[in-house]
Amino acid sequence: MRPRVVVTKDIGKEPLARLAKHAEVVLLPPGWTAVELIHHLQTSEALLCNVTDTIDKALLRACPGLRMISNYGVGFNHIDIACAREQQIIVTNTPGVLTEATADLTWALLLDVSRRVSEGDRLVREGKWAGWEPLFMLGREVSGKCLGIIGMGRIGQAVAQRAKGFRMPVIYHSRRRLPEEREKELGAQYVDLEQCLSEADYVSIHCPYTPETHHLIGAAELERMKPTAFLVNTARGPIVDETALIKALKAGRIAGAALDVYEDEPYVPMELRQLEQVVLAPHLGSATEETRLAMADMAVNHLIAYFQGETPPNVVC
Ligand SMILES: O=CC(=O)O
Repeated sequence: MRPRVVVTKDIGKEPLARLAKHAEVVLLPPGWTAVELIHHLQTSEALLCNVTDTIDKALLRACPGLRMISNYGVGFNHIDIACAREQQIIVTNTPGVLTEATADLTWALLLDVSRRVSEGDRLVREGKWAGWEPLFMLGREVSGKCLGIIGMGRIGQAVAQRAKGFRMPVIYHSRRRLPEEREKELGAQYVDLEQCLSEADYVSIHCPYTPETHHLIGAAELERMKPTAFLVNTARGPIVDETALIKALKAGRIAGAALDVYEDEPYVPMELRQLEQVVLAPHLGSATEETRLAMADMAVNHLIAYFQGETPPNVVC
């Protein structure tokens, strides 16, 4: 009998056609419910899921035949890894292929919020632009300012690399310090979290979301930032305490924020949406044609390797 694989969202014709050569592909229709997912998984060996799917203990316990989860994406905080390990389910992710796209988007957001691009765009579209003025819509300089990076993995490093073009000194805080040589290459200086927050003009978050990083940036951390500084988050929403962020922005404790991720996606609090000094992107970090195709190919390749009896690469548990 051919193995079955449940795919929670369409990831493109070609990758799915390739997968279909190795297994029966059950592509769920948009709007499926958890009950439907469990129903299909109970007769399937494998799952191809993404950041929007909650693969928790209750689901895994209900699907004892599930052997492999291929995650389309690098972050896997939406999967109960401890439970998957217990049930000896192989879980893979797609690191590397989305590094550059996510670093690019980080810079797009950083530049947007500092130079008020989206805010200006809104103004022009609304017909409110009355012409060039010496003191009109002044933003903040980016070149030469200090960039603080929290989480210096692949994406953090790719963001740091781009800072060279802007002649920005880079400070960073991370679970693991980089080798000295790599620090030199990137021109990045390791500091503690407090220093990173208090010295940076732009604080950009690139750590994974774990129980340890839940609300890593809360009221006290925002208080440490300069009132002229900006917060950029392209990692995971719950790393930042959204309520504390809204308060800090309203009180002018920081200059602005550029966000690609939110605590309870796709919900974005109205209070945040009403603030002009905030740029809001709809989780676009890896959203380029090239990167999404590479992610799909990688996620499919992991499943094919598994179906062929090999150990797939990029196993997270
Ligand atoms: O957010 C997307 C990912 O983790 O790949």
